[in-house]
Amino acid sequence: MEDQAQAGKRAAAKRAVDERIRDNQVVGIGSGTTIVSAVERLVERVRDEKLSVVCIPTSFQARQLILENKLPLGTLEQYPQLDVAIDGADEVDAHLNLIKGGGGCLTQEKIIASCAKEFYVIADDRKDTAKLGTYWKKGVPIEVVPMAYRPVQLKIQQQLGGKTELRMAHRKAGPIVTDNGNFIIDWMFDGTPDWVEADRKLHCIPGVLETGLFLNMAKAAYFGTSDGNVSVRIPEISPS
Ligand SMILES: O=C[C@H](O)[C@H](O)[C@H](O)COP(=O)(O)O
Repeated sequence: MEDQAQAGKRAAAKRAVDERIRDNQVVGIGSGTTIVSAVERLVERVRDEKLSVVCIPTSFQARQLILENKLPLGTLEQYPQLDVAIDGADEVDAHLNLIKGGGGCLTQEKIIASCAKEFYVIADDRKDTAKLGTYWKKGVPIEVVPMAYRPVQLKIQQQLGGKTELRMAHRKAGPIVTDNGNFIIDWMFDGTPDWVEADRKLHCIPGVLETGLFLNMAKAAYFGTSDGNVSVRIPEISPS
């Protein structure tokens, strides 16, 4: 029997691909497990509707997925402006702020999302929370230049509080290494930070390449439930 979360991911992915991808578009393909279902659906539409698309990957995994499924592959050099990007997330709050990077991919994902006219998130409904950190307990992933990881950890703790951990690899000695040759620090924040301010402070620390906070980027989020229903949310207006 299909895992419940998997059924939710699949339903969200199908609806987003059906509603948001159109003929002759340049499409950003995210990373992780949920995007696999989106690519499967895109393959069906390309086959059945003769849809013509070019896919721009956000990671090594996404590139492999595009190639294995024989979808047209492009680069940002060829297509610096994308029509649409679709990606998963580790958690989504009421304003559609996201934590991403649980699978070690975040910098290329953020670049691709920032180059797309429309960015959509797909997730199973467990990830739909009022406040970041409710469901996702592994902190905010931050990609850092390897030689700076220790001072960056100290500065995050001094300036933003909480705890940090250098993410270690499984089946490889030492830390994980990203697609860009960097390390990942996971920041276990205290309470509910002002995310815009926290992200600004993190970016000001030399050695920080990018954060897994995707703020004010998503145009809508698709949440799938285990019984195949999908709810679509647009961002709530933040209180001023
Ligand atoms: O690093 C990984 C990416 O940011 C993923 O999009 C995110 O972790 C969600 O992954 P999944 O779809 O596997 O839950």
